[in-house]
This record gives sequence, structure tokens and C-alpha cells, in this order.
Amino acid sequence: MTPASTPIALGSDHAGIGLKATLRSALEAAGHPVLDLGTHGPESVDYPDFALAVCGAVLEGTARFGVLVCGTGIGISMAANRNEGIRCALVHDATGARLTRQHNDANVLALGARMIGAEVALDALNVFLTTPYEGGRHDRRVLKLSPGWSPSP
Ligand SMILES: O=C[C@H](O)[C@H](O)[C@H](O)COP(=O)(O)O
Repeated sequence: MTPASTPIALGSDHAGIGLKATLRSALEAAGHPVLDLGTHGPESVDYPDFALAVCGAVLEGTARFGVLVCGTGIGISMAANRNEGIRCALVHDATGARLTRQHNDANVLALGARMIGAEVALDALNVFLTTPYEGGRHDRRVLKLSPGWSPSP
């Protein structure tokens, strides 16, 4: 189990930078260490670069969870899920955040800054960070998402 003292890694493109700043402030105010991997300015950038940075931190264990933001959350979640061992969920509310932790053991949360408001995003983030994975019947399904898994012949 990764200790709660391990940071939450944040990443966004230019479209997500405002929401990322809001999430970062809330996390820090709640006492969570944060690893902000950018972007850090308003220039137009490419979301796959920030997905890669955040997923790298999660996979190497320097981050407990990753949180990614782009305009829709779609592109950055697609990019994140190219990384073996990452289970990134694009979520639009707290219910999705709860269910993806309980059922999918998601380790990266993706949000769309042009799709949802800050309050809904903060709610989703809080629920994501505090909801445990349920295990049980979900284990064999999550296993099928694992690197190297293939159907038996
Ligand atoms: O899925 C992609 C994201 O929503 C991007 O944030 C979006 O495509 C960026 O668009 P633009 O370059 O027009 O700001």
C-alpha cells in the first residue's frame, strides 16, 4: 500500500491549467503533498507529454495517484491509458470517481476543464482519493487489464 505521505501527481495541458491550479490549492490546503508536473504556463502544449510525466511518477511509485486535466479529459485519458499498469478513468462527477476506485482500482483520474465546473471536479477528486478498491469479483477483471495478460487459448 502506497503511504498517504506519497504525493499526488498533477498534470494538464493549457486548457486544464486553471482547474489544475484549483485542484492543487485544495490538495495542499488538505495537507496532501503534490507533485505538479506542469504545464506551468498558458502556452499551447500537447496533453500526451503531461500524461506521460504523471503516469511515469505513478508507475515508479513517486506518486500515489495521478490527476490529469485537459479540455475534455478525453485526450489526456487516452494518452494515460497507453502506459502499461495505468488505469486512468475519465470522470464527470463524484459517482464516477467512487465507482472507478471501487470497481476498476483506477490509479489516475482524468477531468475535463471545459466539461465540468470546479466544485464538481473537487468533489470527484476528494471521493477518488478516499474511496478504497473493493477487490472480490473485480480482481479478475482488473487482472485482465494488467500488462501481459492475454486470454487463455
Ligand atoms: O482531448 C483533448 C483536450 O481536450 C485538449 O485540451 C484540447 O484538444 C485542446 O484544444 P485547443 O488546442 O483548441 O485548446
